[in-house]
Amino acid sequence: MRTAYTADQIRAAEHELMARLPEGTLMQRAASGLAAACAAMLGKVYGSRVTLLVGSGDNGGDALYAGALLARRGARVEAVLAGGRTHEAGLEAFLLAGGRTAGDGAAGAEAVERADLIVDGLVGIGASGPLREPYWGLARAANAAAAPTVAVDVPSGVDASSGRVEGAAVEAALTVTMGARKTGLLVDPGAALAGEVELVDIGLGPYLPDPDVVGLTGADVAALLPRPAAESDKYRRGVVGVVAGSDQYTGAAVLAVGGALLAGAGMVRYAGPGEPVAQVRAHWPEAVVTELERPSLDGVGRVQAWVVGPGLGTGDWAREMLAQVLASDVPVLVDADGLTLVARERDLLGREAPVLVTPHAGELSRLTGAGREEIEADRLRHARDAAADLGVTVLLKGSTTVVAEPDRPVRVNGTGTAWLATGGTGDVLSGVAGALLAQGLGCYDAGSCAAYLHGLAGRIASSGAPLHAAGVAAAVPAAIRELTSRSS
Ligand SMILES: NC(=O)C1=CN([C@@H]2O[C@H](COP(=O)(O)OP(=O)(O)OC[C@H]3O[C@@H](n4cnc5c(N)ncnc54)[C@H](OP(=O)(O)O)[C@@H]3O)[C@@H](O)[C@H]2O)[C@@H](O)CC1
Ligand SMILES: Nc1ncnc2c1ncn2[C@@H]1O[C@H](COP(=O)(O)OP(=O)(O)O)[C@@H](O)[C@H]1O
Ligand SMILES: [K+]
Repeated sequence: MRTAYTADQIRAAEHELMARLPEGTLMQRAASGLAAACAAMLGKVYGSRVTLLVGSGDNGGDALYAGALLARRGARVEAVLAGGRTHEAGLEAFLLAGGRTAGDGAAGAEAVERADLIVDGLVGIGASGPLREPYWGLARAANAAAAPTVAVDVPSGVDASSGRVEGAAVEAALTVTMGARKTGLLVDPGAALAGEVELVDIGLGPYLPDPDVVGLTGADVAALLPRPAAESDKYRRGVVGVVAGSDQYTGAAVLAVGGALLAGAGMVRYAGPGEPVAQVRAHWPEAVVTELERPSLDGVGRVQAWVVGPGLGTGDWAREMLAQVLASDVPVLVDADGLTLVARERDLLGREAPVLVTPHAGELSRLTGAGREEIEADRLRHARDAAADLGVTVLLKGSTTVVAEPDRPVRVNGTGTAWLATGGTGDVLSGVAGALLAQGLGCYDAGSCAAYLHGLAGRIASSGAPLHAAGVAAAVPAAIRELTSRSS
C-alpha cells in the first residue's frame, strides 16, 4: 500500500521527530538522499552543470546542501537565489564547497538554460497560493529548458496536500520527496507533474498518523481479488445483474456485460429491451438474457450485485428500472444515465444495502452542483464531500481515479493511460466493478480494485497506441494474470 499525507500531517510528524534529534539532522538526511538521486540521474557528476532554484524556505535549504555535496564531487553548481532571504547555513555550506550564485534575472535564466540538471528547491510543503514572481518565471524557464528537473519534496506550484495547481508549476522528471509521500504527488494534476517519485527515508515513519490517501499496489489488488476455490460453482462465485443500454444506446449494454464477464463473475444476467438484448446475445452467448416488454425485474432471477445506468436513457422506463434495482437488497453500482436520474431524485439512493456511484467530473457536477472544472482541479475534496453528502461510496473517474467512502482514507489510482479517454471505457469499468461486488468485495475494495484492473487493462490494450473500449474489456483477464503471476 502506498501511503500519502497532507502538508500539515507531515509538519506535525517532523516536529515530533526533530525534537528528538540534533538540529539540522533531518535536512542533512534529506539533502544526502537528494544528492544521491541527482547523481544517479546525471550518471557522471564530475564536470556536469547543475543549476539550483532556491526559494526562501527549507525547501531551498535542502537544495543548497545537496548542491554542496554535488560540488564536492566535482559538479559545477550554480544557485539562483529567488527568495527575499535564503537558508543561511545551507548557503554557507554551498559556497564553502565551491558552489556559485547567479542572480534571479537574466543571469538566472541563462544558468537554467545551460544546465545539465535543474534542481527545483523553490517551495515545498510551506507554499501557499499560486507561485509568485520571480518563482513563476523560473518554473517556466525550467520547463522550457532542455535539462530534466529534479523537484525537491514536491514540484513547486503543486499544492502538496491536494495536487491542485493554480498557475505555473514545475514539470519534474523526478520528485525526491522527504520522509513520506505527499498527497499531491498521487493526485492529478500534481501527479502528472511529479514524474517518478523517490522517497527518502528521514526516520519520519513512527511519527506519521493514519494516511490522508492511499494507493493500492499490484500486490494489494492481487491479495484482494476473489479467486474461485475447488468447491466454487457459478452461483457461489457471484452473479451480476446488468441493467444498461437502450434501443438507442446498445453498445453500453455490450460493454458493461463484457466487463463483468471478463472480470470473473460466475454469471451475468442482462435485462433490457429488444435492441440491446439482440446485441448482448450476439456478443456474449454466455450471458443469461431477459428481453423486457415493460420495465420490470420480475422473472429476471437473483443476483448478488446490480450494475445500472450505462446507456439506459433518462426517460420513464429508465427511471422505473433504476428504482426497482435500488429497491433490491444487494449492492448496486450506479453509473452514467443512472446518475443523471439520481441527480434529479436524490431519494432514490435512500436504501440499506451498499451503493457505489461511478461518475466522471461532469456527472459528479450534476450530482453536487459544483462546477466540472472545479471538480477536476480538486478531485479529492469533491469526491470526499460527495461521499459524505450522499452517504455512498464515490468512484470519481478521470486521469487519476479516486475512491472515497466516509471515514476511510481516499484510495487513488494512477494505473490508467490517457488513451482510456475514449467512448465506452467507463461502461467497461462499471461491469468490472459490478463483477467484484458480486464476488463479495465491499464498495471501497471493489471500486479501487476495478479502477486498478481497468487502468492496467487499458495499458495492455493500448501499449502506446489508440485503444477501443471492447479491447479494454478483452484485456482484463491479462491484467488479472499479470497481477497474480507477479505476486505468486
Ligand atoms: N523542517 C525540516 O527539518 C525539514 C524540512 N524539509 C524541507 O523543508 C520544506 C519545507 O520548508 P519550509 O517550511 O521552510 O517551507 P518552503 O516550502 O521551503 O517555503 C516556504 C516559503 O516560501 C515562500 N512562499 C510560500 N508560498 C509561496 C508562493 N506561492 N510563491 C513564492 N514564494 C512562496 C514563503 O516565504 P516568503 O515569501 O514569505 O519569504 C514561505 O515562507 C519541505 O518541503 C522539505 O523540502 C526536509 O528537508 C525535511 C526536514
Ligand atoms: N486522461 C485520462 N487518463 C487516464 N484515464 C482516463 C483519462 N480520461 C478518462 N480516463 C478513464 O477512462 C474512463 C472513461 O469513462 P467515462 O468518462 O465514463 O466514459 P464513457 O462514458 O464513454 O464510458 C474512466 O475509467 C476514466 O478514469
Ligand atoms: K520544490
